[in-house]
Amino acid sequence: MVKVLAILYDGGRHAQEQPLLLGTTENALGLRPYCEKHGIELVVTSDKEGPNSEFAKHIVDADVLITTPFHPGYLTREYIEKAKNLKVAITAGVGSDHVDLNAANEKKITVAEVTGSNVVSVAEHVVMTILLLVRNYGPAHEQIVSGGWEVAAVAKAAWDLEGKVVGTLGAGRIGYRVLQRLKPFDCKELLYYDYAELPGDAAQQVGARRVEDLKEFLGQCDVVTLNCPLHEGTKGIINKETLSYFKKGAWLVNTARGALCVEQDVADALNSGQLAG
Ligand SMILES: NC(=O)c1ccc[n+]([C@@H]2O[C@H](COP(=O)([O-])OP(=O)(O)OC[C@H]3O[C@@H](n4cnc5c(N)ncnc54)[C@H](O)[C@@H]3O)[C@@H](O)[C@H]2O)c1
Repeated sequence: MVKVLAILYDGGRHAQEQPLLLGTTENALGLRPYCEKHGIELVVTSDKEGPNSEFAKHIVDADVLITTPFHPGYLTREYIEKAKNLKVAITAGVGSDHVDLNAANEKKITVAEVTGSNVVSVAEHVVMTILLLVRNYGPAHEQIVSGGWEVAAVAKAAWDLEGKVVGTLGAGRIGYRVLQRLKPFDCKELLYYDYAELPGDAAQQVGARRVEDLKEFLGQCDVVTLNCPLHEGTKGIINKETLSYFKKGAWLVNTARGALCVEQDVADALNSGQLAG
């Protein structure tokens, strides 16, 4: 019997209230009826940390692992060595940095993800976050909630996105959708840095210009949004050195993966004013 192990997050009452929360242990990606019908053993758990976890217990004889980037079961080399039957590791989402890809490759384990599955959500979230930062929304909201009305304190750091240069590091499915959504804001320029050129007239359609050198790219942007995968070549790509290439007072939006940034270096840049937000 084929065994599928799904590491998902607990949704509690929210999963009942919203059956579309498919990534929860309760709703199990809608797989239960399918597995029952086809005689597939399905183990669903959120317990994923440590040697006594359900993940550690079941990975040893699972044929398929499914997990999400929101609550990832880290498929380390050690686990891959133990997972004698594992053939496929599926990411129920986009971004498989929770898998040791080199180890999976050596063992001929297929790593697959649901390409394009939540790209609109992320692109909208990126645009929302850019606006929150550039317009200084957070401090303004906090002031109002706490009963304040000191307009100047907020207005001194609130700007228009119009006339700003916005660049995406990574112009794939998400990065391109961000550019599409930013087009009507009349930014001064939309830039992208990606080792692949956008196909056909895609760049022209959104009015974006490619910058091939990272230093030059970062130095031209008022806002940098990170939309590339986390891998050996991008881990810590935003660090003390690359932050020094940014325009002083630029904004950085990272909805892709935390480890693209060296956390302390970003904190230092925020404290020094090199980054405005
Ligand atoms: N926060 C979330 O909920 C969420 C959801 C989906 C995806 N993501 C993250 O966003 C990433 C991008 O998703 P996508 O669907 O746009 O993927 P995609 O594969 O369509 O696009 C990624 C782009 O990044 C480029 N790229 C890769 N390495 C690069 C490098 N070193 N320098 C410059 N460009 C590089 C690729 O050429 C590609 O164009 C995912 O890998 C994932 O980590 C986050």
